[in-house]
Amino acid sequence: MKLRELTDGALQELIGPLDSGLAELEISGLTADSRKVQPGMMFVALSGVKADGAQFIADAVARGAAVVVASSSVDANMNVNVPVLVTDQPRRALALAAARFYNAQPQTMIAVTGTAGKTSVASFVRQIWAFAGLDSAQIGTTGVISAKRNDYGSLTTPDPVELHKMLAELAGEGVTHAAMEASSHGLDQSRLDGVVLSAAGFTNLGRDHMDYHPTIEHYMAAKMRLFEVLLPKGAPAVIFADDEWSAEAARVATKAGHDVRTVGRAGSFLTLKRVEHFRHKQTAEIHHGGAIYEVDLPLAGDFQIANALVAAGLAISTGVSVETTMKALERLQGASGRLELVAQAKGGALAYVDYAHKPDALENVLKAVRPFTSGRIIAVFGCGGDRDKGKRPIMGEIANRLADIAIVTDDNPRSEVAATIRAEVMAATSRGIEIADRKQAIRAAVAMLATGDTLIVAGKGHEQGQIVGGITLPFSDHAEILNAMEEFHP
Ligand SMILES: CC(=O)N[C@H]1[C@@H](OP(=O)(O)OP(=O)(O)OC[C@H]2O[C@@H](n3ccc(=O)[nH]c3=O)[C@H](O)[C@@H]2O)O[C@H](CO)[C@@H](O)[C@@H]1O[C@H](C)C(=O)N[C@@H](C)C(=O)N[C@H](CCC(=O)O)C(=O)O
Ligand SMILES: Nc1ncnc2c1ncn2[C@@H]1O[C@H](COP(=O)(O)OP(=O)(O)OP(=O)(O)O)[C@@H](O)[C@H]1O
Ligand SMILES: N[C@H](CCC[C@H](N)C(=O)O)C(=O)O
Ligand SMILES: [Mg+2]
Repeated sequence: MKLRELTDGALQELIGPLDSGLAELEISGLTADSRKVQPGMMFVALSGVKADGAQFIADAVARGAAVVVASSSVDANMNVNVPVLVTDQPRRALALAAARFYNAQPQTMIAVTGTAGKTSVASFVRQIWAFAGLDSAQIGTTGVISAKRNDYGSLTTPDPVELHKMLAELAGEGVTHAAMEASSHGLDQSRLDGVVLSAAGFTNLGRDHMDYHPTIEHYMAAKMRLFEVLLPKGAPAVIFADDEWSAEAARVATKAGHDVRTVGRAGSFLTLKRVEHFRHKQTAEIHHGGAIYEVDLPLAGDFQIANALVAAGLAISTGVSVETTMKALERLQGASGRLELVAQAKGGALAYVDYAHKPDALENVLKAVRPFTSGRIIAVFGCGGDRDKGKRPIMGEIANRLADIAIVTDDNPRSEVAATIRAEVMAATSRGIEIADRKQAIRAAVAMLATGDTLIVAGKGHEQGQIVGGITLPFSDHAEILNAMEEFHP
């Protein structure tokens, strides 16, 4: 592709006009990682958390980069023999260039942000579209899922080059509808600035990633880029109405000129009137446009109603009829590892795997199972290493308060000393039980299960490994629960 075509449109505004010689330059690809540069590529130098891409410009040029895009703080006259294009927003430039280069995406795309519920909402939207007969995909923490794919991914919001390459592939495979998760890192780093969205959603805001965002306001502001910058003016913004931060999200979306559609008890687009909880399902009465729908949602947990409402709002906002959407809700499957019922002991005790690895999520999941737990709630959980340390005592306190038995164990200690992480969690519990080895922690919990009890193994969800040091050891909460069930409740 010629540089002229690559930089046409929004990107032009970021880098300014090209001189005529440059415009005809042939570009073979693009990357922000000098180690991936191939001859003829555009190299975009990004200043990151660990390194400054500007330091690798010479390396990129030595590997054959044809043009460099760098921030205005980089000296444009630096001593390299290829053109250097300067912009204040190199990350956005990378995203816009990647969108141009790969040049295709599913026609209808939505993005959802919020501290909890993104993976669930993206999964539900995909399922509703599929139920309506549309070829759909979801992109996020659990990877890329479509009728033809189930590819494990590493980031919730992939980096722009990977993202647009994949979107073009999906479009080529016939996918017309795709739902993606917009993480705060992804939004802050402009990873999805090149995606054209038809609608966007917000679930809630709670404590998370306080190692990355200096304050909760900074965290919220990163999330609000979805409405302020990415969603085209006038498009539907579906906002969960019953969160502490709902009003702020609605204010930002209204100010940005969107068609704000609130869902929840306080919602006006989809209004939740009544919920009855059963063991494996819940019945919700939902009002829309004067009509009343009685929906049997085949999932446990109050929070899944919130996620289902946001997903329904997004599906309706992208053209699925209300009737079809309500029918689809009755067929929803939970996203892998999100309050997923893994086993039931002979005596009736239930064992769930859940992805709660942050305070609000842990609080929600423990509260969600209380209504159908006649016995004890047993929680097995830990906190990840190299992540926000502040959440450790908070999660300890929550488990201490809401579980009858709290077992504190390891969850991806990464480069940290695992015993120190556990000690920081344990310090906030008066009756926590510390069992370092996650397999033994799960065995101990399953061995305790009696009639009426509910076990929640939280933190890993769909994950297939335990990261210790730089090594990922194979580990599955599912498999360990099933093994222990066989051993103690055959
Ligand atoms: C903190 C963070 O978000 N980092 C992400 C960020 O890296 P960075 O720009 O800070 O990279 P850096 O290492 O400082 O390097 C700066 C630049 O120099 C370049 N470089 C570096 C070395 C070299 O030899 N040559 C070279 O060109 C790098 O490619 C980079 O462009 O941009 C990279 C490309 O998009 C991401 O892969 C990387 O994710 C790291 C691996 C990560 O762990 N991210 C997590 C925290 C994350 O993003 N999580 C969110 C939220 C999860 C949730 O939902 O809870 C997610 O969306 O997954
Ligand atoms: N709407 C919600 N409100 C509160 N807690 C929720 C909600 N939805 C999910 N949770 C909790 O958060 C966990 C993660 O859910 P999910 O994967 O859908 O969210 P996410 O936003 O994608 O999270 P992550 O950022 O970690 O990928 C669930 O296992 C559950 O414990
Ligand atoms: N996307 C999140 C997932 C955390 C999952 C939990 N198991 C942990 O390792 O803390 C992160 O990387 O911070
Ligand atoms: Mg997710």
